[in-house]
Amino acid sequence: MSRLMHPHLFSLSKPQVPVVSLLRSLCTTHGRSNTRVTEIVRNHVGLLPNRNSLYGFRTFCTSEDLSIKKCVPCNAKDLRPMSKESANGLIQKVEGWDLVDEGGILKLNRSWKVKSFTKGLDFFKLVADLAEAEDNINNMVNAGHHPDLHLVGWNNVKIEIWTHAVGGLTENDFILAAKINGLDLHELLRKKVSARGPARTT
Ligand SMILES: C[C@H](O)[C@H](O)[C@H]1CNC2=NC(N)=NC(=O)C2=N1
Repeated sequence: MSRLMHPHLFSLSKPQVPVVSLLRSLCTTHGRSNTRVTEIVRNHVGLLPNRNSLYGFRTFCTSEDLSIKKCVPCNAKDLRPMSKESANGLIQKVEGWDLVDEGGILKLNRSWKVKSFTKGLDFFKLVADLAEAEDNINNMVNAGHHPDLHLVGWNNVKIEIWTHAVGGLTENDFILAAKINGLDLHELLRKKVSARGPARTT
């Protein structure tokens, strides 16, 4: 199993082994489903045990880079919120984002200080374009995956991401966070104030 799980075998950019035959060998050993892989998939993507979903394997087997993945429709019937353990694993992949628990609902949060109120709105437009572009993997349904956008005190931006349809986090949320991290924001954000030494008193 470990040989099959070698990362380069799962690289979709340079497949060494046709993915379908790889998945088949992972999923059935002498006709029995491979519960270990199903267990990993269920934990990792929040799918119910009986769903032998390609989505799950696609999510599990494709690149570690969340920013090149596609969201699945939030109204997928067996999508459910991921566990806190899974969320704690994925949060490592989205630098700068915090995992928060708001009354039992896990969410992703990140804040920025923008140069001006209108730069904040420009930021929102960039994020809106990302959110609207999210389709499911075969582009049949434009599901879209949308963040909650806050602009307060004229230049303080906070973005919250969670999957409303399931009342918690799914991999969609981490994909959107990773894509937001990929935006070029240097024209919009206030320069970080360098850490000054202790203020001198005269
Ligand atoms: C049909 C479509 O998938 C739903 O309306 C989408 C739209 N965008 C969404 N965005 C978020 N964050 N959560 C959702 O549940 C959601 N649902």
